[in-house]
Amino acid sequence: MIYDLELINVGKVYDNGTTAVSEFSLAVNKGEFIAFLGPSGCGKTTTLRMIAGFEGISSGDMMIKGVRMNDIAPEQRPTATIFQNYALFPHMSVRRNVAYGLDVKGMPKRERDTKVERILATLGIEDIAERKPDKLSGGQRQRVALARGLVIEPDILLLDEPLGALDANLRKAIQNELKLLQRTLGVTFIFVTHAQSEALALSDRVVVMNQGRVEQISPPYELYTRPNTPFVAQFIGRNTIFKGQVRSEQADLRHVETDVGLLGGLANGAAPSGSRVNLVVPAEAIEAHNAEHTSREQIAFANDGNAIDAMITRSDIVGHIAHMSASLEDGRVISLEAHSEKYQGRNFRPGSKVVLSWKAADATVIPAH
Ligand SMILES: Nc1ncnc2c1ncn2[C@@H]1O[C@H](COP(=O)(O)OP(=O)(O)OP(=O)(O)O)[C@@H](O)[C@H]1O
Repeated sequence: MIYDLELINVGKVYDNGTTAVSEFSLAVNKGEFIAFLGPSGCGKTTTLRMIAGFEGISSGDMMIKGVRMNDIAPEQRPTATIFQNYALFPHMSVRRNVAYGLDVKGMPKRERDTKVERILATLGIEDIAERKPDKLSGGQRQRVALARGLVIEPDILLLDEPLGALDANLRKAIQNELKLLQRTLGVTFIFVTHAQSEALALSDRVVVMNQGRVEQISPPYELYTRPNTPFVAQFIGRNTIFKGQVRSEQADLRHVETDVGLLGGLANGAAPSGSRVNLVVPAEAIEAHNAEHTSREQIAFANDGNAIDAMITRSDIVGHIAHMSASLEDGRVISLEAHSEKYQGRNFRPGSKVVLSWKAADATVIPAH
C-alpha cells in the first residue's frame, strides 16, 4: 500500500541537544485531514517542518507517495505550507502573491493565469485580487494564504496554526470553509493546532502528541470516547479518572477496585486482573439521581454496578447544556454534563445529595503505565 505520507520512526534532535520528536510513526491516506494536537513544545511544529523539509530529519524515514524525502529540498517536495502569520509579500497584490509559486516554477503565463483565476474563484477572492495584503481583513488574508498554497497543486498541504490569528467567530466560519474546501479538492491536509475543538471538528484523525511522542492516533470520536493513555484522557474532553486495580474481567468488561468502590468500564488494551489501571469516565456519561428517591442499590443494578454517592456543588445551565459539579466521598470534585432536558423537573441545587451512575460501556479502562 502506498500512502500519501508516511513517517517511520521519525526523530529530531536539534543541534543544541534538544530532543524535539521521538519515534514518530504515521501513515496518511490520500485526501485525509490529519491534525497534530498537543501542548506547547510537544513537537508539532518540528514534525510539520520536517515534512516540509525546513528541518532535517535526525532519524527514521519520511516518504511521500512511496518516495523517500529525507534528503529532498523543500521546493522539490510536493508540499505547500501555510504559516500562522501567512507570510504574504506585502508589496505584491493578492493576484501576484498567489501567482508567485507558479512563477518560481517557471510556468508559462497563460497556464499560470488560468490556474490563478481558478483558485481565486474557488476561494471567492476574485474581487480583492488587486489589493495589497495590508488592505485585507484577517479572514481575507487567510484565504489568500490558502490560495497561494493550493495553486501549486501540492499533494499535501501543511498548515501551522492557520486559524490562530483570527477571532473566535471568524475562526468558526473559516473552519467550516476549510473543511469543505479540503473535501472538494481531495488534497491531504496536515494541520497543527493547540485548539482541541478545532482538531476534533476538522480532522479525520487526530495525532495527540506529548513531549515529542505520539500518544494516540484516532478519529475524533474515538479519541473522545476511548482514550488510550492517561495523558489523552486528561487532555481531551472532560473526563474523571479513577485509579484502581482490576478485580475481575469478562470479555472487554473490567471491574476495578477504586477508592470509591468497585466500578466498571470497557478495557482499551491489555488490562488483566490484578493490574493497575485508570478508569476514565466522560462528563457526558455520568448521570445524577436524587438520592432520596432511588436507592443506591437500584441504581447500581441498572448501571453495571456503577453508583457512587456524591453531593452537588454547582449547577448551571448554559444554553441547552446542564453543567454540574459534584464532590465525591474522597473529597474530589468531578464534572457532569448533559442536555438540559435530561434534568428538567429535577432540581439539583448545591448541597443536594445524589447518586452518580454511568454505563460500563461508556467508561474506558486503560493501563496505568
Ligand atoms: N530551532 C530549535 N532549536 C532547538 N530547540 C528547538 C528549536 N525549535 C524548537 N525547539 C524545541 O523543540 C521542542 C518542540 O518544539 P515545537 O516548536 O516543535 O513544539 P510545538 O508543539 O510546535 O509547540 P508550540 O505549540 O508552542 O508551537 C521544544 O522543546 C522546543 O523548545
